[in-house]
Amino acid sequence: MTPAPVDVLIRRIDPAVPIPSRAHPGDAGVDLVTTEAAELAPGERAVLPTGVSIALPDGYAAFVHPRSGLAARCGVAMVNAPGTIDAGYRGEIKVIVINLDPRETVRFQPFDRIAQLVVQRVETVRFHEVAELPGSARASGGFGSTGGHAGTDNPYAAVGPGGTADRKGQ
Ligand SMILES: O=c1ccn([C@H]2C[C@H](O)[C@@H](COP(=O)(O)OP(=O)(O)OP(=O)(O)O)O2)c(=O)[nH]1
Ligand SMILES: [Mg+2]
Repeated sequence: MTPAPVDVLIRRIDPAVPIPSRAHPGDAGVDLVTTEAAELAPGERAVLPTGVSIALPDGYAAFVHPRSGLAARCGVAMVNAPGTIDAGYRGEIKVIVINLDPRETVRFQPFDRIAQLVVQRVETVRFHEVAELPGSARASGGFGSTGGHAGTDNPYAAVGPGGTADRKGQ
């Protein structure tokens, strides 16, 4: 059964901006547009206005994610991906884009779709300080401790805490 939609209030700062809507049932995000034209040289970034502000219910946040098509076709990324929109934020949603293409300038026209907004429930936490944390299988292993990542000579190499490579599973 499809869960009931969450009601989110939206204010259009620019009345020409479409109300964000899902392209397909089941899509996680709704696209956001830029209301300003922009031209980004390779390596350049810009903070683009989207023409909308929202009021999320308590217990929710919205996350501004990049659009994969823009990334694949033009090398456009978001500097702070995903951008976090707090439930209490009433300002205009902005998107911090960067042109990661090494050669081509990217041009945005007003109302080009530049990012997507995903609304999610978020937990409120209380932190309880302890001297020792409970044990776990992973313990402190991180940053490639399971090995097999790209860019290493040996795909089974794992970098240990001392910076030395050791072999997983041997
Ligand atoms: O991509 C983004 C990220 C954030 N925001 C807005 C909504 C968010 O609620 C607010 C603050 O964002 P964040 O907490 O990430 O930034 P900060 O640098 O920690 O600012 P602050 O000190 O205001 O929390 O800025 C955007 O419009 N776009
Ligand atoms: Mg903050």
